[in-house]
Amino acid sequence: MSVKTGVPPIGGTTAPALRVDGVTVRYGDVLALDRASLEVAPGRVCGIIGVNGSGKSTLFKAVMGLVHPDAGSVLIAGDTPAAARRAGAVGYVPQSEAVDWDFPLSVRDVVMTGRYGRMGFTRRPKAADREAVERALARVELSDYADRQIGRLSGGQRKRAFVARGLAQGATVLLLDEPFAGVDKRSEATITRLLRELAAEGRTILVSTHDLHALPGLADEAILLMRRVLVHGAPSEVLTPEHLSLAFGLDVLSGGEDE
Ligand SMILES: Nc1ncnc2c1ncn2[C@@H]1O[C@H](COP(=O)(O)OP(=O)(O)OP(=O)(O)O)[C@@H](O)[C@H]1O
Repeated sequence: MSVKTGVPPIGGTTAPALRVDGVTVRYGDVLALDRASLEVAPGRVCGIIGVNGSGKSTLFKAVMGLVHPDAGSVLIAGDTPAAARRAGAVGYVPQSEAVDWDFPLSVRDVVMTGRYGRMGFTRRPKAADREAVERALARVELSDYADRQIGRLSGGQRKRAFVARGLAQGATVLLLDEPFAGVDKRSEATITRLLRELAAEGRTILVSTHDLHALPGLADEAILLMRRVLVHGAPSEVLTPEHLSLAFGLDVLSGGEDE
């Protein structure tokens, strides 16, 4: 089956946008994911929470096809991660620390990298590539910053630039790793609004976050990960004191602790 590059209809009755079935990933002796299973439907924002080392990044890597599960399977709109990646169906917004912000690329250049998969080895953009990039920049309200070196953006603008890269790529599933870390409240609100709009169009958004307070305003559903999926449900069902003390070992919602 080929990957559809269009955005699936909201509430479609076809395959889930993302299906992770019994995925186990080991790095040598370390068990990073232990039979993790989840499904997320098109048009949903799903928050992934869990302590450091609970397997959030590994889950994203498995969805992107960057790690191969020792057991289990991942399907993106019914396709394997490798096929989905070739079609640009999965967009990734990395943690800030994972990016070299001094690299001499403009915001537009970064968004254009989302089109590389379609360009062939010469990487010479065609009119359709340029149009897709300008549309994506406008969508995240960064058109006025397109010529700026990527490191000269604020934390929130940098995140939006990478969301634009995913949009230029035609991604129907977007994975965001800690998008609110180092981002001020106003930018957080802008990103939240943008993600809600993209979900309303039928995209599927997975957000790993330590920001439990922001979760109910952002996500339709939440997953508590501890190598396996401990709970998956509405944020109010997941963010209970019992679940949080099980996962984090302390009362993270009431005391303003550092999680
Ligand atoms: N390349 C690797 N080699 C060996 N162990 C790894 C590797 N990557 C991750 N791990 C280990 O696998 C486990 C899960 O790591 P992972 O990065 O998926 O967790 P995480 O929930 O994303 O953590 P954080 O919130 O700190 O980003 C951890 O114990 C980690 O030390």
